[in-house]
Amino acid sequence: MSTAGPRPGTDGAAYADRFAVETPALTAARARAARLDGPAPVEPAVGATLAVLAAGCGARAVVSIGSGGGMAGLWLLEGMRPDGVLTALDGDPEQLRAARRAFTEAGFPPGRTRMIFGTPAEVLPRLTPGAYDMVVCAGTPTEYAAQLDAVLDLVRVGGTVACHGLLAGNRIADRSARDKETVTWREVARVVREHEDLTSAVLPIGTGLLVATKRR
Ligand SMILES: C[S@@+](CC[C@H](N)C(=O)[O-])C[C@H]1O[C@@H](n2cnc3c(N)ncnc32)[C@H](O)[C@@H]1O
Repeated sequence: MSTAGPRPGTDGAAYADRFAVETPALTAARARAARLDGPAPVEPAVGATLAVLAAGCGARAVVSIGSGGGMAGLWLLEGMRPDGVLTALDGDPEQLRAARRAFTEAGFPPGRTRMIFGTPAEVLPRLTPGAYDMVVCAGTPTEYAAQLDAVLDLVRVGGTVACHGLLAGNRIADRSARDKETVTWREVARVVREHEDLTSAVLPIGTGLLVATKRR
């Protein structure tokens, strides 16, 4: 029996990314994100999963923390109800501008998006607890872990929280990895898994998606 790994492009993760066909607006946003040279946007399989989750809970109100150039936001808007509003926040004005452009170019009217400049610590206290169907966190967890309680409070019962990137570099499962980001990911995952009001799972797609639905 061969011990070689799968041929490039033939493994399940690559298929999951290919399965999630990106629209021209998503392709353009991905190219812009690459030019901005910021943290990587959601992979196609992760974006498609966000859209499925948004559609599954009939999302009308969603928060995208760390909007970046709007890739996650575009997928979320595809899954949300046609009257839904996406609140996108980012601490980098250039990223926020790129996200706004992505939403406009994709044809979403201005009323479907609310762009907020700021950090989670600054912005989350201004949002109404329990008013959101979904909250999606992107980027390094050290930027929002301190606000994890506020993140979880934003979601209504039956709503979902999703955190992108916990499997990046495969460090979370490596007990010898003790860098700050990995340790923070472990803590975020532990809090979510042990939360008595949440049902949670880790999806090994893209760089990983931690998902949790609020049961009560
Ligand atoms: C991985 S990128 C987001 C990618 C985006 N979700 C997408 O799929 O296009 C992470 C984003 O978080 C933002 N960010 C990082 N730290 C932040 C902070 N403390 N406050 C606000 N935004 C922050 C960065 O500017 C960056 O745009």
